Amino acid sequence: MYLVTAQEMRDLDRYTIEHIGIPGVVLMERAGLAVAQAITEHFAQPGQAVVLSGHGNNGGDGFVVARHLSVAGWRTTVWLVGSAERMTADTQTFYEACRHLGIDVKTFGPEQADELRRWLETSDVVVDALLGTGIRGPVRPAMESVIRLVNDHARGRVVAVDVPSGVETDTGRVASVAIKADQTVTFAYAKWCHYLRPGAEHCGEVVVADIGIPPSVTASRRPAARVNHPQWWREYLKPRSRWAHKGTHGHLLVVGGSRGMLGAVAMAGTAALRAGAGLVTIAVPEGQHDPLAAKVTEALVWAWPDDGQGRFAPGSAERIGERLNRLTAVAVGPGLGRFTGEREWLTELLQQTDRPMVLDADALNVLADHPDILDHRKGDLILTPHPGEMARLAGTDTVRVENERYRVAKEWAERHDVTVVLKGTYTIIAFPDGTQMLNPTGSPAMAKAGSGDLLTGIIGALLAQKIPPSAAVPMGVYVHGLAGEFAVTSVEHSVIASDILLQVGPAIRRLLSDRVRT
Ligand SMILES: NC(=O)C1=CN([C@@H]2O[C@H](COP(=O)(O)OP(=O)(O)OC[C@H]3O[C@@H](n4cnc5c(N)ncnc54)[C@H](O)[C@@H]3O)[C@@H](O)[C@H]2O)[C@@H](O)CC1
Ligand SMILES: [K+]
Repeated sequence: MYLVTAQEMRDLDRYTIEHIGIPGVVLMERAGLAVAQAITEHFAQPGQAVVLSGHGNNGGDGFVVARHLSVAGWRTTVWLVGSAERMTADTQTFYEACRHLGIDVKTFGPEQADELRRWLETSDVVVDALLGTGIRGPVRPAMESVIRLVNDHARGRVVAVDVPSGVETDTGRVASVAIKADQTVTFAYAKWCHYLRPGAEHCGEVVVADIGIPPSVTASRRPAARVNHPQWWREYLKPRSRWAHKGTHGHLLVVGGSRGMLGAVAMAGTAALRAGAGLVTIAVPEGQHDPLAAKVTEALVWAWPDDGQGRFAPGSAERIGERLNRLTAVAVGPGLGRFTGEREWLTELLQQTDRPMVLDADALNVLADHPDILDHRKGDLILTPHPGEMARLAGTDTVRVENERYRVAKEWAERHDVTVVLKGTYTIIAFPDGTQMLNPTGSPAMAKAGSGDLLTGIIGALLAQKIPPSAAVPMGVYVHGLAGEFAVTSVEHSVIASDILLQVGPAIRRLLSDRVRT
């Protein structure tokens, strides 16, 4: 599924109307019908509904909802919050249809606040069709007072048409007030605000309804963002061949694990094996060799020169090239720590191989201090920052990263020609070509130490199996999130990273069985 901006949606609508020849009223009819159906499916029998319509096309959808609810036996009242003279032509059409059917259409003015409040208090459903993707700036006073009345007084189910009114479509920003919905029914494609805070918190359950925009429309006018889904990388998801041997499933090198942080490389390495890597080698400072070997049974352990304090020695990544090139992918950073000579160390590592490389944790912090290191890479780079690491990379603060998730990772990925995985609820994957994917899988249980190390290992394993980054990264993020969901067997609070690790297999199995079915 695509994830669109307001402008992209307008363009796709316009193309459908002007070039395919499907009239705007047909799309509006389908949109309003989808909302009405979502409502009638939720209730066992008709009740009382209040529909709040603006004079734009979002309001037009509202008039369609009112007509269908009324025909289905709902006692329906529409409040026009705006002016009949400023209605768009399509909205006017459905406004007239409501009037011809004798549906009660009132025009809201401040003096009707008490009356509207009573309707809100006694209705089973409130339909918010005030503002959609056409919102500009803070909500103006009349609508603002209506939105406040809804949020304070609606007793029934609040269903938002397309987006909760007051939420900015592309950013999820709420400039003044916004409807708090129980359900949002949107059309054709998800919008960014359905996933970005604070707007996403206003949406309730989001339903994406088909309104008849033909799929070929996106083939010629492809939106820049997608919701991560197996449809985008299914071709790389294969059952293991009967003739497989460990050499046919890649060899990942995981580098990190300074003293006190061995758990991170152990988790990353084991996750890589669980995600299907044939072989995993973990490189640690020499003094950590024995403790790691005792901890991880299935991975090879490679000791690199130690600085005597449990960290890599300056120059320890020199002259490893020959063995490095027998590996098929590299993951650097879990439990790495900071150390003297780290800049040259990471540069040497990048210079010595053209294998795809995942950089995480302190490898990202080294990069943030010395972005010129990137000039030395030879192969594809994937960065997996959490918001704090992303802020250091982008030279900003965590608040801006959180507020501008839709932009920060994308800018960095494009500027530096890397893939950036900005972790968090709805992880964002930004590709070097400027496109993005937003990941829907995951659980609050994953907000815990160690889960990022698993992601590094899983993505590393898929890259090691020669899956191109454009597929390996979203597949890894999706699998990781699904494993996190499966790990919640009691409560989210108590899940630890090893529980998620155990669910990597079941997550892959689920995807493989879905693949057979679809
Ligand atoms: N043909 C199409 O383009 C389709 C559009 N659809 C609906 O149309 C919506 C978009 O319609 P529009 O582009 O007409 O825009 P909207 O209906 O979202 O809003 C535009 C109207 O709101 C007013 N407005 C803008 N900012 C405001 C603010 N801050 N405070 C108060 N009033 C404000 C403007 O004066 C304008 O009249 C979508 O969200 C969707 O619900 C659907 O019917 C499907 C087809
Ligand atoms: K709305």
